[in-house]
Amino acid sequence: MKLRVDGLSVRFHLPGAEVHAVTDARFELREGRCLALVGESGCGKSVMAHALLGLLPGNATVTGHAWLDQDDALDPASEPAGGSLDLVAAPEKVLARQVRGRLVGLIPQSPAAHLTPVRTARAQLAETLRELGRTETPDLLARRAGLRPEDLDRYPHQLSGGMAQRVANALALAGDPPLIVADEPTTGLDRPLVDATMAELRRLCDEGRAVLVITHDLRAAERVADEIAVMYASRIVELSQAGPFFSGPLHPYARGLLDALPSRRFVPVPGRPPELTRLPDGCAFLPRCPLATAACEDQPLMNGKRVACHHA
Ligand SMILES: Nc1ncnc2c1ncn2[C@@H]1O[C@H](COP(=O)(O)OP(=O)(O)OP(=O)(O)O)[C@@H](O)[C@H]1O
Ligand code: NI
Repeated sequence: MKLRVDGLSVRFHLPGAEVHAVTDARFELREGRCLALVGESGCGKSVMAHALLGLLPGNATVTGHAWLDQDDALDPASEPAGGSLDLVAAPEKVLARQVRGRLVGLIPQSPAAHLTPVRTARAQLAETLRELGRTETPDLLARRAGLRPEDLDRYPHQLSGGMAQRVANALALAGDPPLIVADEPTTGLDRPLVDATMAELRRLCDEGRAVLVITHDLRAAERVADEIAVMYASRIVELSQAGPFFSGPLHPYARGLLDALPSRRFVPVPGRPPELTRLPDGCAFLPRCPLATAACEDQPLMNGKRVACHHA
Protein backbone atom coordinates (compact mmCIF):
# COMPACT_ATOMS: atom_id res chain seq x y z
CA MET A 1 0.00 0.00 0.00
CA LYS A 2 1.21 3.42 -0.88
CA LEU A 3 -0.42 6.84 -0.82
CA ARG A 4 0.78 9.19 -3.56
CA VAL A 5 -0.51 12.72 -3.20
CA ASP A 6 0.10 14.55 -6.44
CA GLY A 7 -0.76 18.20 -6.99
CA LEU A 8 -3.59 18.20 -4.45
CA SER A 9 -5.32 21.56 -4.03
CA VAL A 10 -8.44 22.54 -2.11
CA ARG A 11 -10.40 25.78 -2.55
CA PHE A 12 -13.40 26.83 -0.47
CA HIS A 13 -15.89 29.10 -2.18
CA LEU A 14 -17.38 31.74 0.08
CA PRO A 15 -19.58 34.66 -0.93
CA GLY A 16 -17.08 37.17 -2.39
CA ALA A 17 -13.96 35.19 -1.46
CA GLU A 18 -12.03 32.03 -2.17
CA VAL A 19 -10.05 30.27 0.55
CA HIS A 20 -6.83 28.66 -0.72
CA ALA A 21 -6.70 25.95 1.93
CA VAL A 22 -4.33 23.46 0.25
CA THR A 23 -2.12 24.29 -2.75
CA ASP A 24 -0.32 21.77 -4.95
CA ALA A 25 0.56 19.27 -2.19
CA ARG A 26 2.88 16.42 -3.19
CA PHE A 27 4.15 13.60 -1.01
CA GLU A 28 4.28 9.82 -0.76
CA LEU A 29 3.61 7.60 2.20
CA ARG A 30 4.07 3.86 2.25
CA GLU A 31 3.29 1.09 4.70
CA GLY A 32 5.51 0.97 7.78
CA ARG A 33 6.20 4.69 7.52
CA CYS A 34 4.93 7.66 9.47
CA LEU A 35 4.71 11.15 8.00
CA ALA A 36 4.05 14.07 10.34
CA LEU A 37 2.34 17.09 8.81
CA VAL A 38 3.21 20.12 10.93
CA GLY A 39 2.45 23.83 10.79
CA GLU A 40 0.65 26.66 12.55
CA SER A 41 -3.08 26.70 13.14
CA GLY A 42 -5.11 27.36 9.99
CA CYS A 43 -2.43 26.41 7.42
CA GLY A 44 -4.56 23.65 5.85
CA LYS A 45 -3.56 20.45 7.66
CA SER A 46 -7.03 19.19 8.58
CA VAL A 47 -8.43 20.19 5.20
CA MET A 48 -5.75 18.03 3.54
CA ALA A 49 -6.72 15.09 5.77
CA HIS A 50 -10.42 15.53 5.08
CA ALA A 51 -9.74 15.78 1.33
CA LEU A 52 -8.15 12.31 1.47
CA LEU A 53 -11.30 10.90 3.06
CA GLY A 54 -13.84 12.75 0.94
CA LEU A 55 -15.11 14.56 4.03
CA LEU A 56 -15.08 18.16 2.78
CA PRO A 57 -18.26 20.25 2.66
CA GLY A 58 -20.08 21.14 -0.56
CA ASN A 59 -18.40 24.53 -0.99
CA ALA A 60 -15.00 22.85 -1.50
CA THR A 61 -13.35 22.13 -4.85
CA VAL A 62 -10.59 19.53 -4.79
CA THR A 63 -8.15 19.13 -7.69
CA GLY A 64 -5.11 16.94 -8.25
CA HIS A 65 -4.75 13.32 -7.20
CA ALA A 66 -4.34 11.20 -4.13
CA TRP A 67 -3.56 7.72 -5.38
CA LEU A 68 -3.91 4.77 -3.07
CA ASP A 69 -1.84 1.99 -4.61
CA GLN A 70 -2.98 -1.27 -3.13
CA ASP A 71 -0.83 -3.84 -4.88
CA ASP A 72 0.31 -5.26 -1.57
CA ALA A 73 -2.43 -4.21 0.81
CA LEU A 74 -2.47 -5.66 4.34
CA ASP A 75 -5.68 -7.47 3.55
CA PRO A 76 -5.58 -8.77 -0.04
CA ALA A 77 -9.31 -9.47 0.14
CA SER A 78 -10.09 -5.77 0.60
CA GLU A 79 -12.01 -4.20 -2.26
CA PRO A 80 -10.99 -3.09 -4.76
CA ALA A 81 -8.16 -5.61 -4.74
CA GLY A 82 -4.91 -4.40 -6.26
CA GLY A 83 -4.56 -1.45 -8.59
CA SER A 84 -4.81 2.22 -7.75
CA LEU A 85 -7.68 4.28 -6.50
CA ASP A 86 -7.71 8.06 -6.79
CA LEU A 87 -9.29 9.27 -3.56
CA VAL A 88 -9.98 12.66 -5.18
CA ALA A 89 -11.89 11.27 -8.13
CA ALA A 90 -13.63 8.42 -6.29
CA PRO A 91 -17.42 8.82 -6.03
CA GLU A 92 -18.96 9.14 -2.57
CA LYS A 93 -20.38 5.61 -2.83
CA VAL A 94 -16.89 4.16 -3.22
CA LEU A 95 -15.50 6.34 -0.44
CA ALA A 96 -18.29 5.30 1.93
CA ARG A 97 -18.27 1.57 1.10
CA GLN A 98 -14.62 0.88 0.39
CA VAL A 99 -12.42 3.66 1.65
CA ARG A 100 -13.45 5.20 4.95
CA GLY A 101 -12.72 2.79 7.80
CA ARG A 102 -11.58 0.02 5.44
CA LEU A 103 -8.65 1.51 3.56
CA VAL A 104 -8.23 4.76 5.49
CA GLY A 105 -8.96 5.07 9.21
CA LEU A 106 -9.43 8.54 10.68
CA ILE A 107 -8.54 9.38 14.25
CA PRO A 108 -10.38 12.70 14.51
CA GLN A 109 -9.19 15.99 16.03
CA SER A 110 -11.35 15.84 19.16
CA PRO A 111 -12.28 12.20 19.85
CA ALA A 112 -14.87 12.94 22.53
CA ALA A 113 -16.79 15.24 20.18
CA HIS A 114 -17.02 12.47 17.57
CA LEU A 115 -18.65 9.97 19.91
CA THR A 116 -22.43 9.90 20.20
CA PRO A 117 -23.22 11.22 23.70
CA VAL A 118 -26.23 8.97 24.38
CA ARG A 119 -24.60 5.65 23.54
CA THR A 120 -21.97 3.63 25.38
CA ALA A 121 -18.54 3.07 23.91
CA ARG A 122 -19.44 -0.61 23.45
CA ALA A 123 -22.57 0.23 21.45
CA GLN A 124 -20.58 2.51 19.16
CA LEU A 125 -17.82 -0.02 18.62
CA ALA A 126 -20.41 -2.74 17.96
CA GLU A 127 -22.18 -0.59 15.38
CA THR A 128 -18.94 0.27 13.56
CA LEU A 129 -17.89 -3.39 13.51
CA ARG A 130 -21.31 -4.36 12.14
CA GLU A 131 -21.15 -1.69 9.42
CA LEU A 132 -17.72 -2.92 8.39
CA GLY A 133 -18.89 -6.53 8.38
CA ARG A 134 -16.27 -7.54 10.95
CA THR A 135 -16.73 -10.51 13.25
CA GLU A 136 -14.51 -9.39 16.17
CA THR A 137 -16.22 -8.38 19.41
CA PRO A 138 -16.03 -4.83 20.77
CA ASP A 139 -14.19 -6.27 23.78
CA LEU A 140 -11.40 -7.70 21.64
CA LEU A 141 -11.04 -4.43 19.74
CA ALA A 142 -11.03 -2.49 22.99
CA ARG A 143 -8.42 -4.73 24.56
CA ARG A 144 -6.14 -4.16 21.56
CA ALA A 145 -6.58 -0.41 22.06
CA GLY A 146 -5.65 -0.69 25.75
CA LEU A 147 -9.17 -0.42 27.22
CA ARG A 148 -10.70 -2.71 29.83
CA PRO A 149 -14.06 -4.34 28.97
CA GLU A 150 -15.75 -2.40 31.81
CA ASP A 151 -14.59 0.89 30.21
CA LEU A 152 -16.88 0.07 27.30
CA ASP A 153 -19.97 0.40 29.50
CA ARG A 154 -19.27 4.10 29.89
CA TYR A 155 -20.92 6.94 28.02
CA PRO A 156 -18.62 9.46 26.30
CA HIS A 157 -18.92 12.03 29.13
CA GLN A 158 -17.74 9.35 31.59
CA LEU A 159 -14.54 8.71 29.63
CA SER A 160 -11.30 10.48 30.51
CA GLY A 161 -9.40 12.19 27.69
CA GLY A 162 -7.07 9.23 27.42
CA MET A 163 -9.93 6.71 27.32
CA ALA A 164 -11.84 8.71 24.69
CA GLN A 165 -8.62 8.71 22.66
CA ARG A 166 -8.40 4.92 22.94
CA VAL A 167 -12.03 4.50 21.91
CA ALA A 168 -11.35 6.73 18.89
CA ASN A 169 -8.30 4.61 18.06
CA ALA A 170 -10.36 1.42 18.38
CA LEU A 171 -13.03 2.86 16.05
CA ALA A 172 -10.42 3.93 13.49
CA LEU A 173 -8.82 0.47 13.59
CA ALA A 174 -12.06 -1.54 13.53
CA GLY A 175 -11.80 -2.18 9.78
CA ASP A 176 -8.04 -2.88 9.93
CA PRO A 177 -7.21 -0.10 7.44
CA PRO A 178 -3.68 -0.03 5.97
CA LEU A 179 -3.60 3.80 6.18
CA ILE A 180 -4.30 5.74 9.38
CA VAL A 181 -4.83 9.50 9.39
CA ALA A 182 -4.57 10.98 12.88
CA ASP A 183 -5.61 14.64 13.10
CA GLU A 184 -4.10 16.27 16.19
CA PRO A 185 -4.52 13.05 18.18
CA THR A 186 -2.92 14.62 21.26
CA THR A 187 -4.88 17.87 21.60
CA GLY A 188 -5.79 18.44 25.23
CA LEU A 189 -3.84 15.44 26.51
CA ASP A 190 -1.13 15.79 29.15
CA ARG A 191 2.48 14.88 28.36
CA PRO A 192 2.37 11.21 29.48
CA LEU A 193 -0.76 10.64 27.35
CA VAL A 194 0.83 12.47 24.41
CA ASP A 195 3.81 10.14 24.67
CA ALA A 196 1.55 7.07 24.99
CA THR A 197 -0.49 8.12 21.95
CA MET A 198 2.63 8.68 19.88
CA ALA A 199 4.02 5.31 20.97
CA GLU A 200 0.72 3.71 19.90
CA LEU A 201 0.89 5.38 16.47
CA ARG A 202 4.48 4.19 16.10
CA ARG A 203 3.36 0.66 16.94
CA LEU A 204 0.63 0.82 14.25
CA CYS A 205 3.34 1.85 11.82
CA ASP A 206 5.75 -0.87 12.88
CA GLU A 207 2.93 -3.39 12.35
CA GLY A 208 2.98 -2.36 8.69
CA ARG A 209 0.45 0.44 8.43
CA ALA A 210 1.08 3.82 6.88
CA VAL A 211 0.41 6.65 9.34
CA LEU A 212 -0.19 10.30 8.52
CA VAL A 213 -0.16 12.28 11.74
CA ILE A 214 -1.15 15.93 11.86
CA THR A 215 0.17 17.94 14.74
CA HIS A 216 1.57 21.28 15.71
CA ASP A 217 3.52 19.56 18.49
CA LEU A 218 6.99 19.18 17.00
CA ARG A 219 8.23 17.28 20.01
CA ALA A 220 5.47 14.71 19.48
CA ALA A 221 6.30 14.60 15.76
CA GLU A 222 9.93 13.92 16.54
CA ARG A 223 8.98 10.89 18.63
CA VAL A 224 6.96 9.19 15.94
CA ALA A 225 7.74 10.38 12.43
CA ASP A 226 10.05 9.00 9.76
CA GLU A 227 9.38 12.04 7.64
CA ILE A 228 8.21 15.59 8.23
CA ALA A 229 6.13 17.80 5.94
CA VAL A 230 6.01 21.44 7.00
CA MET A 231 2.98 23.33 5.79
CA TYR A 232 2.74 27.10 5.58
CA ALA A 233 -0.21 29.07 4.19
CA SER A 234 -1.64 26.07 2.28
CA ARG A 235 1.64 24.81 0.80
CA ILE A 236 4.13 22.14 1.86
CA VAL A 237 7.33 24.18 2.10
CA GLU A 238 9.69 21.48 3.38
CA LEU A 239 9.51 17.69 3.04
CA SER A 240 12.34 15.87 4.72
CA GLN A 241 13.46 12.73 6.53
CA ALA A 242 12.97 13.34 10.25
CA GLY A 243 16.63 12.99 11.28
CA PRO A 244 18.05 15.64 8.94
CA PHE A 245 15.02 17.84 9.60
CA PHE A 246 15.44 17.99 13.36
CA SER A 247 19.21 18.40 13.14
CA GLY A 248 19.07 20.97 10.35
CA PRO A 249 15.77 22.30 9.01
CA LEU A 250 16.25 24.17 5.74
CA HIS A 251 13.20 26.40 5.33
CA PRO A 252 13.43 29.62 7.38
CA TYR A 253 9.88 28.93 8.62
CA ALA A 254 10.83 25.40 9.70
CA ARG A 255 13.87 26.81 11.50
CA GLY A 256 11.58 29.32 13.19
CA LEU A 257 9.20 26.58 14.34
CA LEU A 258 12.06 24.59 15.88
CA ASP A 259 13.56 27.70 17.48
CA ALA A 260 10.17 28.34 19.10
CA LEU A 261 10.39 25.09 21.09
CA PRO A 262 10.94 25.52 24.84
CA SER A 263 13.75 22.96 24.59
CA ARG A 264 15.52 25.13 22.02
CA ARG A 265 15.63 28.93 21.87
CA PHE A 266 11.97 29.44 22.92
CA VAL A 267 11.67 32.39 20.49
CA PRO A 268 8.41 32.44 18.53
CA VAL A 269 8.32 33.16 14.78
CA PRO A 270 7.53 36.90 14.61
CA GLY A 271 4.37 38.05 12.83
CA ARG A 272 1.34 36.13 11.69
CA PRO A 273 0.53 33.93 8.71
CA PRO A 274 -1.38 35.56 5.83
CA GLU A 275 -5.11 35.24 5.21
CA LEU A 276 -5.78 32.28 2.93
CA THR A 277 -8.25 34.41 0.98
CA ARG A 278 -5.52 36.89 0.02
CA LEU A 279 -2.31 34.99 -0.64
CA PRO A 280 0.49 36.81 -2.46
CA ASP A 281 1.80 35.64 -5.85
CA GLY A 282 5.26 35.15 -4.37
CA CYS A 283 6.44 33.40 -1.21
CA ALA A 284 3.76 33.65 1.49
CA PHE A 285 6.42 33.65 4.21
CA LEU A 286 8.18 36.73 2.79
CA PRO A 287 6.86 39.30 5.32
CA ARG A 288 8.12 37.16 8.25
CA CYS A 289 11.32 35.92 6.68
CA PRO A 290 14.81 36.97 7.79
CA LEU A 291 16.26 35.88 4.43
CA ALA A 292 13.77 37.58 2.09
CA THR A 293 14.98 39.36 -1.03
CA ALA A 294 13.37 40.60 -4.25
CA ALA A 295 13.71 37.05 -5.64
CA CYS A 296 11.00 35.95 -3.20
CA GLU A 297 8.37 37.84 -5.20
CA ASP A 298 8.47 34.72 -7.40
CA GLN A 299 6.74 31.73 -5.84
CA PRO A 300 9.44 29.26 -4.75
CA LEU A 301 8.53 25.68 -5.69
CA MET A 302 9.76 22.34 -4.40
CA ASN A 303 10.42 20.85 -7.88
CA GLY A 304 11.43 17.57 -6.31
CA LYS A 305 13.78 19.23 -3.81
CA ARG A 306 13.47 19.10 -0.03
CA VAL A 307 12.52 22.74 0.39
CA ALA A 308 10.60 25.49 -1.40
CA CYS A 309 12.75 28.53 -0.73
CA HIS A 310 15.05 30.61 -2.96
CA HIS A 311 17.56 31.03 -0.14
CA ALA A 312 17.59 27.80 1.85
N1 LIG B 1 -15.84 24.78 5.14
C1 LIG B 1 -14.95 25.76 5.05
N2 LIG B 1 -15.23 26.89 4.39
C2 LIG B 1 -14.33 27.88 4.26
N3 LIG B 1 -13.09 27.85 4.79
C3 LIG B 1 -12.74 26.74 5.46
C4 LIG B 1 -13.64 25.64 5.64
N4 LIG B 1 -13.02 24.68 6.36
C5 LIG B 1 -11.77 25.16 6.63
N5 LIG B 1 -11.61 26.40 6.09
C6 LIG B 1 -10.40 27.21 6.14
O1 LIG B 1 -9.31 26.47 5.62
C7 LIG B 1 -8.12 26.86 6.28
C8 LIG B 1 -7.36 25.65 6.74
O2 LIG B 1 -8.04 25.06 7.84
P1 LIG B 1 -7.54 23.76 8.57
O3 LIG B 1 -8.63 23.33 9.49
O4 LIG B 1 -7.06 22.77 7.57
O5 LIG B 1 -6.31 24.29 9.40
P2 LIG B 1 -5.31 23.42 10.31
O6 LIG B 1 -3.96 23.56 9.70
O7 LIG B 1 -5.84 22.05 10.48
O8 LIG B 1 -5.33 24.23 11.67
P3 LIG B 1 -5.49 23.72 13.21
O9 LIG B 1 -4.07 23.43 13.63
O10 LIG B 1 -6.04 24.90 13.89
O11 LIG B 1 -6.38 22.53 13.22
C9 LIG B 1 -8.53 27.80 7.41
O12 LIG B 1 -8.28 29.11 6.98
C10 LIG B 1 -10.00 27.54 7.56
O13 LIG B 1 -10.66 28.70 8.00
NI1 NI C 1 -6.67 21.04 12.07
